Amino acid sequence: MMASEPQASTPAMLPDPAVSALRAVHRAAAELRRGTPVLLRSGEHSLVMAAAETVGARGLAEITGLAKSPPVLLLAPTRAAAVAPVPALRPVLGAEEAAVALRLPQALLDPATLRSLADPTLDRLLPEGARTERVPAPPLAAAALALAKLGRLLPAVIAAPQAPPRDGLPRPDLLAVEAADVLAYPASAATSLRRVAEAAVPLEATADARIIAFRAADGGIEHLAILIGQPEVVAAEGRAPLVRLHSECFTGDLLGSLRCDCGPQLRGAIARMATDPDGGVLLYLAQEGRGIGLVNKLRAYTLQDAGLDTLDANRALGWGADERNFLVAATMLDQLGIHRIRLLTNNPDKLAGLAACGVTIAGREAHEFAPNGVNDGYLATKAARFGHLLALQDEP
Ligand SMILES: Nc1nc2c(ncn2[C@@H]2O[C@H](COP(=O)(O)OP(=O)(O)OP(=O)(O)O)[C@@H](O)[C@H]2O)c(=O)[nH]1
Ligand SMILES: [Zn+2]
Repeated sequence: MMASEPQASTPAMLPDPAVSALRAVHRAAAELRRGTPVLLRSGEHSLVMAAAETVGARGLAEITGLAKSPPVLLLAPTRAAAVAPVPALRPVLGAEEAAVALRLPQALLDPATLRSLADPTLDRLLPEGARTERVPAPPLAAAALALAKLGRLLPAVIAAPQAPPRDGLPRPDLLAVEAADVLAYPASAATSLRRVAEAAVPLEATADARIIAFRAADGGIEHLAILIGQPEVVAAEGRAPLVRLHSECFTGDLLGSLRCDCGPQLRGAIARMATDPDGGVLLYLAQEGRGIGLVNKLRAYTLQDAGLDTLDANRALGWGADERNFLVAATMLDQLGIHRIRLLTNNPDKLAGLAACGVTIAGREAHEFAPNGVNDGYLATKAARFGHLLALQDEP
């Protein structure tokens, strides 16, 4: 059967300023990945910042040269608690905030030390007797960490308020980005997703399969919908097709890693849809590692090998337990004309997250595979701490 015509990419449907804002944030995140400082702005405030994980000596010198006061290290509170524990009986500065600021002695302001303060898998590199002091976080600290996370970098940033421009000196050649645009980015990028390509891709489990690629206006990585049969027609006829939200897992999907259950879940979902008379849609979402990215997932694995579970490992890195954005999946379903679904999942957050984005959940089908001897603890944590509805798991 001929696939229907792919629709043209239509980011122009967003107003120009919204597209420009998305692209500015995407470029700023790319600068941080390269170790280049950027300027974060909001009204009268501007913060010169770089990611602790990537900044080099030149970037640090650039920040110091533009700073009004000595740069501070901004960390997620969970990571700050490990780096600079708050002594008992002392008021906790910034404990309720999204970012904690640490002042470092000048001798510790070097790229290797910043990396080891940012990354709990490098703790061994901390210099003997290193001392850090908690100080009030500067304005825009939360947006600074959010920008690092958008770059899939550790939420650890070296930053300082920018000094007022001095007469006669050239303005710094730094990319500037609005803090509000950074905070709005996940939702704006998700709602800007548009279909860009479509092809029939016969699969082992069924020849009747198509892939539709969706791209956001920022030019970032694409998300994919794998359609088995004609689920759009099923939806148009008033029935609720099977849908699976599958977050990309390089290790499990491609390599058959035993640490998780992603490989069996991916192939199992396609096999299940192939046997359903109404087919189904598998959304293959570029949200590796529950949204923290492959590099951070590998770090989380290192921490898990040292005794943390999958949830605490994310938090020790400064990330949330699950950083996925359900608006991505909801927008894709909307563009496919599918608004009522039967969801293949054990994860109650996926049901609630999609419902909050306007998708009607007509039913849930369990999607559980037996532990393999390696992922037993991982699955037990999903049941005990994420509330997953797993029948094959004994309560620990
Ligand atoms: N951060 C982190 N991510 C992991 C870990 N193990 C697997 N993942 C990621 O978790 C995601 C898998 O989640 P999903 O298959 O969508 O499933 P789920 O949230 O467990 O819910 P179900 O729908 O019930 O399967 C993939 O992106 C994996 O890369 C881990 O230890 N740490
Ligand atoms: Zn996996």
